[in-house]
Amino acid sequence: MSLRYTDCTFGYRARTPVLDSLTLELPTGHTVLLGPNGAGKSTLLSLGASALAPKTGRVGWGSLDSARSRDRGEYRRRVGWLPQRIEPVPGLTVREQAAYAGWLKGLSKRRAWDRAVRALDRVRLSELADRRSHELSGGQLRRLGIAQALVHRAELILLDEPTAGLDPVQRGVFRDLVGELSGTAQVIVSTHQTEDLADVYEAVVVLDRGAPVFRGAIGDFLSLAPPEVAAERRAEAAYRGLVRGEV
Ligand SMILES: Nc1ncnc2c1ncn2[C@@H]1O[C@H](COP(=O)(O)OP(=O)(O)OP(=O)(O)O)[C@@H](O)[C@H]1O
Repeated sequence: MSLRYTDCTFGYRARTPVLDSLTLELPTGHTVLLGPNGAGKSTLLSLGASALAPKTGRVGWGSLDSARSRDRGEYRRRVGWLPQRIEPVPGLTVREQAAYAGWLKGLSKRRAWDRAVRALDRVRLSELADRRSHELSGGQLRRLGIAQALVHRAELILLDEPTAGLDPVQRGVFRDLVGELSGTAQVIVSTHQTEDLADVYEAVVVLDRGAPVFRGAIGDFLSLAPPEVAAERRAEAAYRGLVRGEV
């Protein structure tokens, strides 16, 4: 199954669409979404999470249509989403907040509580499970957001800048986590960090001004970089070439 946008138009204001008749099928396999500030990555992921609805067109996962009323509940249960901004829920502990996210996705209270433990362990937040979530640092809160996206074991996991603000150790933990999800979920990640892409992702989509300028396998993406560019700079060079229209 894949996430598919069909003839999708969406704008926050009338007459200035962020996405204009976009048709895009995300590649299967873990995919990284790149693009300049304001390109529409968060908007694309919010539509994919069914947090926003397209003005026209459809967003689908398999046979489910995110905006069709009879599909919406099932669609949302299949999707896990880390939004760009995570809000602590006042008064809740870290574990309660993760469990609450699971309960909102349809898990029983008991199951949500149990699964929250595992999700917090995966993002290495177990030690802070009893801390109030509003007391977390920015990077810790982001990791709680990742745990919330994982807690109900979604098939499609959309993560908006999951590594922004994470220290290098935690970025490594995140890389391992995405690897562990292979075979159980498809993960789509938006990021501005181009190092290590080849270690984590199988496919790349580059969005520029609401339109995909590249969609394909990571190897094909890296091969867009000039041959003289060193391995660790190839993703950045390929990206810069694409958004400047040089390749
Ligand atoms: N809530 C909003 N109200 C009005 N306009 C918005 C809102 N959110 C985003 N936009 C506009 O929509 C466009 C796409 O924004 P979006 O956040 O999807 O881009 P992005 O690619 O995720 O950017 P970044 O890399 O900076 O996070 C931008 O022009 C932005 O100004």
